Amino acid sequence: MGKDREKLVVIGNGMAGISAVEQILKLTTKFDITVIGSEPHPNYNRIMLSYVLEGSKTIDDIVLNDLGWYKDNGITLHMGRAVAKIDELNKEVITIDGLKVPFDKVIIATGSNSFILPIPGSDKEGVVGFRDIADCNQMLDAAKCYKKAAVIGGGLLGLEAAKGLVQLGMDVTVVHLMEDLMERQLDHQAASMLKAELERQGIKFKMGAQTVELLGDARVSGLRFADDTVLDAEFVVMTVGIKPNITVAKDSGIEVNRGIVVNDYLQTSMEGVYSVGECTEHRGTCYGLVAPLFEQGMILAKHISGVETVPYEGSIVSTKLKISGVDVFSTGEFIDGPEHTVIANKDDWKRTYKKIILKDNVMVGAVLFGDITDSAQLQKLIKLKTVMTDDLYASLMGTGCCGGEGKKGISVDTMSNDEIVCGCNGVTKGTIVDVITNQGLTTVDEIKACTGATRSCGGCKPVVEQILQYVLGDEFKTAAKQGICGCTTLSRDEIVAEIKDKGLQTTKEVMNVLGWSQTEGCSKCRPAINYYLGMIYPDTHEDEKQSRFVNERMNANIQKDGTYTVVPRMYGGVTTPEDLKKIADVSLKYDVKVVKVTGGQRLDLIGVKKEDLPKVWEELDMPSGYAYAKSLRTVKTCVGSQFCRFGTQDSMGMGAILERKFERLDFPAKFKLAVNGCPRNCAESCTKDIGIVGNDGGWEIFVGGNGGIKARLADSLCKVKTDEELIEICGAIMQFYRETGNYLERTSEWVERIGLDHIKAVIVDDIEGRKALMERIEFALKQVEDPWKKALRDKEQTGKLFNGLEMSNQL
Ligand SMILES: Cc1cc2nc3c(=O)[nH]c(=O)nc-3n(C[C@H](O)[C@H](O)[C@H](O)COP(=O)(O)OP(=O)(O)OC[C@H]3O[C@@H](n4cnc5c(N)ncnc54)[C@H](O)[C@@H]3O)c2cc1C
Ligand SMILES: NC(=O)c1ccc[n+]([C@@H]2O[C@H](COP(=O)([O-])OP(=O)(O)OC[C@H]3O[C@@H](n4cnc5c(N)ncnc54)[C@H](O)[C@@H]3O)[C@@H](O)[C@H]2O)c1
Ligand code: SF4
Ligand code: FES
Repeated sequence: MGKDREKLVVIGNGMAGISAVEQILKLTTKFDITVIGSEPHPNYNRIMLSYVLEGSKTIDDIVLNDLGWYKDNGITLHMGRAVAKIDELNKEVITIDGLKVPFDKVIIATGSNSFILPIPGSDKEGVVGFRDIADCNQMLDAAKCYKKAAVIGGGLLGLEAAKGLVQLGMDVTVVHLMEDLMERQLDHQAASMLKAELERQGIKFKMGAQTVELLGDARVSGLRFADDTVLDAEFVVMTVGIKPNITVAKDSGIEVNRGIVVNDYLQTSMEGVYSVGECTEHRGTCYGLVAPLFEQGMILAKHISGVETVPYEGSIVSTKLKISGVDVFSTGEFIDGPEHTVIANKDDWKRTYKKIILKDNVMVGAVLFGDITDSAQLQKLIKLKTVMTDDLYASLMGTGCCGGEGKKGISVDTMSNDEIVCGCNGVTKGTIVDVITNQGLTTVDEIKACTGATRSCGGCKPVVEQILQYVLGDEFKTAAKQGICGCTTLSRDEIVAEIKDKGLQTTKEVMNVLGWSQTEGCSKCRPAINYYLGMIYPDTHEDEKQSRFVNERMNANIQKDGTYTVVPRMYGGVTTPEDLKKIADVSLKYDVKVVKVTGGQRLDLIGVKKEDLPKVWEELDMPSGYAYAKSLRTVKTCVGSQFCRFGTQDSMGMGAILERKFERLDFPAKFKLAVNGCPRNCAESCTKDIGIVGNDGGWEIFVGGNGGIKARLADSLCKVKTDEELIEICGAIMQFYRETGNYLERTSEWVERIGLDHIKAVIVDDIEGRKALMERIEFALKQVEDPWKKALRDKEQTGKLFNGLEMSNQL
């Protein structure tokens, strides 16, 4: 030890303590540092324990500072040793086993402990918290011997633990006290979307349940609830929150409340003693996430090193659940009250939700589900207390049809160098700029390997990309590939190419051979792969029902009260008195709640009970209208030349021909047509995937229209003279879209992505190519069958499906 150097003792070898030390080492050499930590490990990234549990990382992968780092920086480390108290008088830190370490300054960074419910049985064997490597190892061991697990507490930690245990093959029920999951971060809407998604991933839930006792002898065997019901469980994980670890401070006479009380420079009530991280209470708040501890650590480091610093004024926290395929984000205020203005956008089809909360027109909070690309931008705007403007609204809500300029990224040039970009790993903008400039790094992956940024939740990736773009300018290429979901880095085109090259036949095979990080995939990739396989092998691919969403499995759309809708085909929007009578009879017999005329010119029988669905289909004896499917939905027609005095073409007749010919095929997304008898366009071709308009000399064909949230007018593709040409071009467009569209991508997005000129070149100019596309769609059409008829024939499977015995592991 250097004689004149001050002695700094850090109590706690966790993320907060060591990140403060890292900052101090950058600022000064004036300290001889000793770290005392009760865990028998060097400093590791606690947040990555979730990944260790689910199997994608090992303990070695998550070590942040190995023993060599302590040695290289002259730090004395006492691992596996707990501190008992700080002796202010003798200026010594004393460990439980009697070691006395002299100090001039102390940093307390003792973190938190899992909160274990004080109920009978909570001390039984098989009951653990989830906080450290020891807990994680217990969970990994339990999964080898036991099957049924209960996780008490549906917060961030509980859900990540539950997903990890499901990945390990356990049957997991999350027992949650409230009616909404993650009620401390999400509003009701996002919480219910989250629950539905996690159920698809195999987690079970018992909501609104208060556990009053853990049952069993020496080992836990179940949970008893306040209503006296019981749940069997051979293993219980308690994730009901955390308790700041204040014992050392309290026993040393330092002021404590819920946490160790500090001022704006992280100083405690004892002179020379600081506190940082989860054990700390600042202005009445104790934090439970890493971003605040990095912010605190930077200010503490400057203050203790004698470098001028701004005071710590608290942190605005944001959270992102680290479960693959579940994109959920929340920052700032998330429940709206009377004083708030709310901007919200929910898309049931894409299963996305975005809510921004304003107070006096200032952004104060946001919740995202399904698509969290805007998370970094929102986080920054909310931190800066940004005022909402028309332009910002258009940028954030993507209102392209109303003159918005599309989305804009966050402005990285205005960020200061010591602003934290990666909250999970405490990496600042300055560090990232430095490694790009001085080490020549050019990709996100290289920055990840070098600095750790993006290594954990991945929420900071868009900002890291923007910093790369900002520093490198034109040299920047997005070298980091965007996978179709969190389970893979492969793009849609790469997956399709690999399926063809390697002859892969099932979703399982695709995931195994192409190295999926999640063995079961997720709700994004499983239906997508099932679609691509069906498109590539129309004759041999065995459709995987469990990889389809509920509506497609049931061949009907589920409603919010749990009943279903039945929509039979009415080709070209034309029906007959006989069909109408059948619909009326069936509706009366099965107590249909409402018969609705749809926007697609057909009838929707709303409110059919699940168990009645097969009987309703049988008695209607009409083809399925595919109202639930990513398939050809409707062909809307106007009256046309059969009756209309302006009509130059038989739109009703052509609509019915097209609908009969191309029904039943799977598409990347739903697909709608319209046929008009003249340019007056009464059937609104401009908002359909294919819009057809009759004229004196034949037909004009439009593509890529959409009347939904992101409205888009269709583009004119070409004019044709004959009905045969029209049918061939329609078939070729559909097959080209089937073969090149990303799963869930509507034609409005597809046309913009691949370009109208390219579509013209393939469909209009290349006549041979068009014929080949038509042959392929004809072949695929030969393989399809009406799903209602098929379900009625397959009585055993249908019986199981409609009497509640559904397949497991479904979406
Ligand atoms: C599984 C899991 C996943 C998480 N995921 C995220 C996430 O995605 N994002 C996020 O922001 N946060 C996440 N967190 C929370 C995050 O890990 C914590 O906020 C962070 O680790 C707190 O750091 P800390 O240094 O204050 O406490 P800790 O990391 O707990 O470190 C405190 C250390 O002090 C030691 N100690 C305690 N008492 C003594 C004593 N008397 N003597 C010596 N040593 C002592 C402890 O053993 C411990 O090693 C997660 C937490 C867990 C458990
Ligand atoms: N991705 C992330 O950011 C992440 C991941 C894991 C952990 N963490 C952090 O780790 C800490 C611990 O996480 P946590 O989820 O335990 O804490 P939490 O406080 O966020 O959630 C605990 C949940 O348990 C529920 N609960 C409380 N008592 C209950 C009872 N008797 N029965 C059933 N449910 C009950 C609460 O309603 C709450 O939703 C938090 O600070 C969290 O932010 C963060
Ligand atoms: S689009 Fe033309 S043909 Fe069709 S109903 Fe309207 S006016 Fe008549
Ligand atoms: S913010 Fe989570 S990895 Fe960067």
